[in-house]
Amino acid sequence: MQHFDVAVIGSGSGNSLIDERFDGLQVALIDDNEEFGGTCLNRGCIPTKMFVLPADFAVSPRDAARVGVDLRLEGADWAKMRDRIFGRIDPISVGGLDWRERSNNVTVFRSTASFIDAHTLQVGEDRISADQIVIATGSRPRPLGIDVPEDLQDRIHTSDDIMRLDKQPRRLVILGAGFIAAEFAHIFSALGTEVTVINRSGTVLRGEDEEISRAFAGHLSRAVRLIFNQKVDVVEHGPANDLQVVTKDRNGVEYVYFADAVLVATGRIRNSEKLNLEAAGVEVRDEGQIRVNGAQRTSVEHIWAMGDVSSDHLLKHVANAEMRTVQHNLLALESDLVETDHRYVPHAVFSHPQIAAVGATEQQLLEWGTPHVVSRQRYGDVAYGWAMEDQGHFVKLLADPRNWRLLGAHIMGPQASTLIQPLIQAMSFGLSVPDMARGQYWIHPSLPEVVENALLGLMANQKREALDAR
Ligand SMILES: Cc1cc2nc3c(=O)[nH]c(=O)nc-3n(C[C@H](O)[C@H](O)[C@H](O)COP(=O)(O)OP(=O)(O)OC[C@H]3O[C@@H](n4cnc5c(N)ncnc54)[C@H](O)[C@@H]3O)c2cc1C
Ligand SMILES: NC(=O)c1ccc[n+]([C@@H]2O[C@H](COP(=O)([O-])OP(=O)(O)OC[C@H]3O[C@@H](n4cnc5c(N)ncnc54)[C@H](O)[C@@H]3O)[C@@H](O)[C@H]2O)c1
Repeated sequence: MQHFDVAVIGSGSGNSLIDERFDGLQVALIDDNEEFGGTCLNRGCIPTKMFVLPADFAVSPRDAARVGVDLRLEGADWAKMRDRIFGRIDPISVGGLDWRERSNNVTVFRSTASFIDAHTLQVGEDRISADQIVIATGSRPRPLGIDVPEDLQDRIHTSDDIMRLDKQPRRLVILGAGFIAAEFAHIFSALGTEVTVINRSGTVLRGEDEEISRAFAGHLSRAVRLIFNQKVDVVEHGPANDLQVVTKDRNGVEYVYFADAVLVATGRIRNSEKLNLEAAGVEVRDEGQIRVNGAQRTSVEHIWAMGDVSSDHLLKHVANAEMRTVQHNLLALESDLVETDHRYVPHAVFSHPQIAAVGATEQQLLEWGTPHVVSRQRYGDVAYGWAMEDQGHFVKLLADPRNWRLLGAHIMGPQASTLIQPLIQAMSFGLSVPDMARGQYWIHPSLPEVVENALLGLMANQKREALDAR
């Protein structure tokens, strides 16, 4: 049996972990996916955002018309976009694997790993052991969960395969209204597909501040048919060699939608069940989430976990931060362990419009009884937003008036994912609202002035509330 200093299961963030600091160690890197390099590179963040770019171009005639420019969308070449995107991504995956396979100290195994005991793994036909083991097995799309006729199954997709379709569907039904649904709804509708988004609940992007989620639903419903409070019951043959998606509402009333393809975007399942974790004594929380402490250590001292399989956040920047913690801790003395900082985890949804947020929502602050002041600043009310004739986009900030620390920031509109960054920085480094607003120049006339004005609005609103209270 081959013995290693470290065994890493998962080639996404797990692959990034093995840097030159591990050169003196024998490392096993195990991944069972056809594509090497994990979700973000092959079927997640990177290809989706590479499709969002042409989708953003495709919707720009609408904005251009408002300011007197007659842009025309002549069409979008799906096959060309797909080939450009994967023509750039696939060589990185193949090259990354090749580089690892030629490495002196890393042995790559391309099979499923499962524990025999706390130090031993079955990896396909091989059995290996390791002093320390890292679990970075990620997550996968939740399947549809209802039976579909065999000959229709190739028209039911998830984010794993929809970006590689031969042909752009003319009509697409998207099930779910989370991040993945919001991004693909934008991609496909912008490129000319008729999109219907069907959601079980009555909200889109349920984790967002309710004002953002409601406003986003309004924008989305202009681009797609947005259906709430219906559950898919049957997917069967339609009348025109197409699909017939039958749903039911809460009263049992049936509805029928016709489509050429279905995208199932109803959440993700953590990849932990094949690992036989009981054999190692690794504890799992609900829904397969591996339990870790701040140092990313599992319930077993020499076994660490990171990324989607253990994290509360299914986000690549979080997986990367946790990876850096594990990278350090694998090589550190017990007294020098570090912990991942999960205090201010931001996210962005690259739909149309973009959404970005960090910290608490107003609903959470109300639930927790946290004193707070709110400010809302429309893009259209600062110089650049006014020049854009912007409509419907805004920044919402929440701060604690006792110490002027930001508690939450929520942005919906152009460049939201960029505009949020100084607010993340302020929260992370404890910069107060007055210092941030007035302790620096804000370039005029630029879009970040919407953030400046939202910060000033917090203080103005607090003064107003104090006066009203007198
Ligand atoms: C469509 C989509 C878009 C996304 N967009 C964004 C975005 O814009 N920004 C963002 O921050 N995040 C985004 N994410 C989330 C991000 O991709 C994930 O959070 C991140 O990739 C998780 O990395 P990981 O290292 O935990 O797992 P992964 O990268 O999934 O790697 C896990 C690997 O382990 C393998 N594996 C699993 N079980 C075993 C086993 N038993 N034995 C051997 N190998 C195994 C898997 O096959 C996989 O290759 C997106 C996700 C999706 C699906
Ligand atoms: N830009 C980004 O950072 C980005 C992009 C894509 C994905 N991600 C990550 O991937 C994760 C998974 O994304 P997701 O969109 O699949 O999940 P999600 O949890 O964001 O949303 C799932 C949606 O499916 C609905 N749903 C659940 N079960 C259903 C059912 N049976 N029928 C109909 N609807 C149902 C839910 O109400 C919800 O609207 C995200 O939480 C996010 O962390 C991030």
